[in-house]
Amino acid sequence: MAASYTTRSSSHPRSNKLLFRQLFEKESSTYTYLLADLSHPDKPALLIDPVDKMVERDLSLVKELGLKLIYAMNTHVHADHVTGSGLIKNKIPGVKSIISKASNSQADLLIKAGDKICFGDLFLEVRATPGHTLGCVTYVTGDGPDQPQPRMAFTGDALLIRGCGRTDFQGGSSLQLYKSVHSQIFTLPKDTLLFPAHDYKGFTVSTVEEEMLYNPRLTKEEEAFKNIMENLKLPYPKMIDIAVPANMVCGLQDVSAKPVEATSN
Ligand SMILES: N[C@@H](CCC(=O)N[C@@H](CSS)C(=O)NCC(=O)O)C(=O)O
Ligand SMILES: [Fe+2]
Repeated sequence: MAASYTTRSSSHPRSNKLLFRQLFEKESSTYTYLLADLSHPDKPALLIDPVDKMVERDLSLVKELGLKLIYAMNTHVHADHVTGSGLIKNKIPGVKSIISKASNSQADLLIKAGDKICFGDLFLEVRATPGHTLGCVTYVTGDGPDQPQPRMAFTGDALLIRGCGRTDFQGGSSLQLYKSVHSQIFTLPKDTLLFPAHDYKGFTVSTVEEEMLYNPRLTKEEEAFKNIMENLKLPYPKMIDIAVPANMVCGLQDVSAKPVEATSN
């Protein structure tokens, strides 16, 4: 387990309390995030980017903490591991899987920019951050007096700490990624906490301010960034041929179930 703490909104008399856990899967260096609203009687919870082989761990934690898991969501179609969202749905009936409509994959809820994913009195706002893949999104905690401060952004592979997702497959585009990060992430308040889907260097969290100052790729001009991304020369992820097709159906899912589009509010 990488980090664990709770945040409490300070500027409002009603104390909405966010439970937050950062969980790690070491083979793919993937972070899974558990969030819940502890101030709500049901303690509704969601998991962002669960990994199939860690589902038992994640669901035990959910049970131990007395949470009611309602969503298993992905930031994008992962290429390096199989998502746990299908397994979770099989184990906990009623849990809904979530992915972006732009990812062209299957899930119970297909979300788009501007949608709000509510859990209790808290919510995540969806920001479209394509470039690593066509359907990448960043989930950002809500803005408002009832919502946790500082804000938290779950960037998937769009922004990694002192790095970013590669752009050489799955509809990737370095120019699109550059625009996504600069317009959708770097415009958030400077103290916004950034939580990526992976880390290969031992980092757990960063901030908008830190990445705007020190990210060795994204602080460059657009053309220099493109040049860096074209010369990464990374080997393809070992699991890509298994992971991508599996993740197109959220890992394991009844594909006959009709997906619905989330509503913006
Ligand atoms: N070696 C790993 C895959 C490593 C990798 O390609 N990571 C991706 C994110 S997972 S799609 C990436 O974008 N990396 C960017 C970077 O700069 O490292 C494996 O074989 O699974
Ligand atoms: Fe990825």
